[in-house]
Amino acid sequence: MNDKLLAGLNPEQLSAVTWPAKSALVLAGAGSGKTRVLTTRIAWLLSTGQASPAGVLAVTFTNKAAREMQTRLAAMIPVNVKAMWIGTFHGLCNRLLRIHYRDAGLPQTFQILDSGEQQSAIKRLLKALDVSDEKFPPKAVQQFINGNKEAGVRAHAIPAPMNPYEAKLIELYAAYDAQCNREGVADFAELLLRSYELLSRNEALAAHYRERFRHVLVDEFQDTNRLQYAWLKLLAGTDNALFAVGDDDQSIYAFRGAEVGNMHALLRDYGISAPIRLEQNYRSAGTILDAANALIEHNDGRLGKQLWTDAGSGDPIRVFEGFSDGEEAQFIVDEVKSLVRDGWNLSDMAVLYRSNAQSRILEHVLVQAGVAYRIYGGLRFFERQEIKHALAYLRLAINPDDDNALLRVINVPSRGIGARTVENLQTASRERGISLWQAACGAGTGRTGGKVAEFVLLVEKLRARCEHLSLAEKISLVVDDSGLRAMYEADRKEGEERLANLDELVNAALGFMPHEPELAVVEFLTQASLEAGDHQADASEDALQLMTVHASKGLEFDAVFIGGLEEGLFPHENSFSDSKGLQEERRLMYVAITRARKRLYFSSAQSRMLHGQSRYPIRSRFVDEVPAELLQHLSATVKTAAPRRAAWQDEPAPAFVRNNSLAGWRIGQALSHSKFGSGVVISAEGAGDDVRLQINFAEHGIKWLDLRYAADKLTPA
Ligand SMILES: Nc1ncnc2c1ncn2[C@@H]1O[C@H](COP(=O)(O)OP(=O)(O)OP(=O)(O)O)[C@@H](O)[C@H]1O
Ligand SMILES: [Mg+2]
Repeated sequence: MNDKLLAGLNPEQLSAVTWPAKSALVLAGAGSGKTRVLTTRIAWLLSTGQASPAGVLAVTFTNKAAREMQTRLAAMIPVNVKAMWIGTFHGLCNRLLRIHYRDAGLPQTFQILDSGEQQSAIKRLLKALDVSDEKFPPKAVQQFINGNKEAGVRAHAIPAPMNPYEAKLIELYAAYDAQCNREGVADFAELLLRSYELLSRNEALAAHYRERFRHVLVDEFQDTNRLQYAWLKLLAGTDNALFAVGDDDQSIYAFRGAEVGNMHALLRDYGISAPIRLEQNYRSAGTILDAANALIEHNDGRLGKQLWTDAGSGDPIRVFEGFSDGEEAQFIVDEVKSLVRDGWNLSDMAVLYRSNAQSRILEHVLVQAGVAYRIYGGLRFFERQEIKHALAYLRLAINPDDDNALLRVINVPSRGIGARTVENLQTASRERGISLWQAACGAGTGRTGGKVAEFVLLVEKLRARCEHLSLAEKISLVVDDSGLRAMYEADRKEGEERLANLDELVNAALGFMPHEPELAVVEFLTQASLEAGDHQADASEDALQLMTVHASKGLEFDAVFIGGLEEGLFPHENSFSDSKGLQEERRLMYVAITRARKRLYFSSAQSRMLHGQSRYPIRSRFVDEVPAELLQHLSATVKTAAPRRAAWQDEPAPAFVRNNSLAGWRIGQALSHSKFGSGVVISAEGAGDDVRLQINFAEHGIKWLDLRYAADKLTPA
C-alpha cells in the first residue's frame, strides 16, 4: 500500500513525504508538487499508523483548495476526509469557535459577517454615534479594524494614538467590537483573532489540541500573516511537527499583511536547518515554464529557486490584442469553443483576471454563446439580494435579536415601515441597550407601531412554524410566508431569475449535510458566508472556470487565458507608486502563468470600459517581460513597426499611456482634427514617414488617417 502511495515521487519529494515527525519547510516553485507532497504525507502518516485522522490538522487558503485536498486524499486512502480537520484558516477557526463558543464568549448561533455586511454594520455604528461618514469613510474604518485584527491587536492594546483622528478610529474599533458582541456576530478577521485568543488564554484547551494535533500541515505558507502564524504556533506548540510548504515567488497577499518573513521565522522558531527544495516542475510545458521563470527574474530579493521540466516545450504562448474589451472577450470565447471542438474539456480551461469587474463582459459573451461557466469568488450566489433577504428571514427565525438581519428585511417586501420608524427603533435600542427586535416588540400600536407589530407577528409565526421543519422546508417556508416570493413574482424584470435563485437555495439546502443535524441552520448559514459562490452552477456540469488570479492559487488547468493584460489593470494602477507593489503584481502574474499545463493565452484590449469610463490602455509590461520567442501574436490590430518594448521598458509607469513613437503621436492620445473634431488615437500602423493612425472621433466615429496628408490637420488636445 505504501509502495503505491509513494510510487512516482522523485527523490526530493519522497524525502519530504516521509520526513520524520518533526517540523520542515518545503520551499519550491510552482507546480513542483508541494501540494501533492503535503497530501501524500498525510496519507502516508495515516496509512503507516503514525497518525490518526483526528490527529492531523491541515490548512489551505481557499475553499476550493481545501476540497481538492480532501478529494485527492480520499482517492489515496479510505478515510472519512469530511471528519478531518482539513480546511481554510477561517473554516477551521469557525469550527473551533462553534465547539468552544462559551469559552470564546459567543452565542452558539453566532453569525458570520461577510465584508459587505461588516461595512453596513460600521455604517450603522457611525450613524448611532453621530460620526460623519465623510470624515470617517466606512471603508477606511473597516480597513483600520481588519488591519489591526489581522495583526492580532484589539482596540485597547493599540499604543497611544498619534493624532486625534487615530484616537477616534480606535474608539470606533472598540465600539464596533462591542456592537458585534451585542448582536452575536463575527466578521472574518474576528474568527481568527477570537480563536487565537481562545487558545492563548486557555492553556488547558491549547494543551488539549496540542496533544491531539501531532501533525500540523500548511499549504501556501508564504501567504500566512502574523496572526495566522501565531495561531499555528499555538496549535503546534514546539513539540509537534509543523510541516509547511510554500513559494516566496507566489506571495500575493502582502497587501493583507502576509509576511514572507514567516518563512525565516519558521526556520528559526522550529530549528529547521535547511528548507527542502523541489526543483522539477510537473505541471507546465517548457514554454510556459520558461515564460514564468523569465518574468519573475525581474523581481529582486527572491529566495531563489530553480525549476526545470522534462516535458517538451509545447505550444507558444498566444497573444491577442483586441480593439475593445468586447472583442477581447469574443476572442476568448471563440477560442474556448474551438478548443472544445478539438476535444478539450471546458472545466479544464480557465479565464483569469486581475479584477472581479472584468468578469461581467466575459459573462455577457459567454451567455450569448451558450457556453457554461462557473465563477469562483466575486459574483456570489450568496451575495445576491434575494438570497440575502431569504437568509435574513431564516436568521430572524432562529435569532430575532440579529439586528443586521432585521434591518435588512423589516421593510422587504415593503410594508410601510419607513426610515423614520426604523430610526426610532434604533434610538430606543441604543438608549435602552436592547436589540432592535426587543425595541420592535415594544413599539406599541399607533399607525406605524401597528405595522411594526405586524412584522413582529410575522417573525413570531415564522419562528413557531419553522421549529420542526427540515432546513429546506424552513427555507421554503420563509420565502413564501415572508412575502418574498409574491414580491418577486410581481417583478416582471428580474423576478424570474431571482425566483430561480431562491429555488436554487432550497436545492442547496436539500443537498446540505450538516455535521450536527440540530445545528443544520447555523451550519448552513455559516457555509453561506464562508463558501460564497459554490452553488451558482451545477458543480458536476462541465463548465469554463472564471476567477481572479488571487482565487486561482494552487489550481491548475490545461488551458489558461489571462485577460486584461494592460497597464493600469494588470499591473494594477494602485501598484505604480512603489516598486514593492509592482513586484507583488509580478508575483501575481507568475501565479497566473504557472496555472497552465499545456496552453496559455495573453489577451488585452486597446479600449476598455472601466468604472463607467472609456479607457485606452497600453499593453501590460508583463507581456513584454516574457521573451519574444515564446510568444505568437494572433491579432492584426496593432502593426506598429516601432518596437513597443524599447519605448517604455525602463520607465517607471507614470500613466496609462506611454509614447509609442508614431511620428510623435501615441496610442491613447487625445487630439483634435480641424474637420472631424476631437478624438483619441486607438491604433496605428506603418513606420517612419508612412504612419497611419486609427482615430476614434467623438462625433464622426472611427477613421484611419494617413499622416502624410493629415499631419497638419491634427493638434494634441
Ligand atoms: N512526481 C510526480 N510525478 C508526476 N506528476 C507529479 C509529480 N509531482 C507532482 N505532480 C503533478 O504536478 C502537478 C503540480 O503539483 P502540485 O499542485 O502539487 O504543485 P505545487 O507545487 O503545489 O504548485 P503550486 O505552487 O502552484 O501550488 C499536479 O498535477 C501533480 O499531480
Ligand atoms: Mg500547491
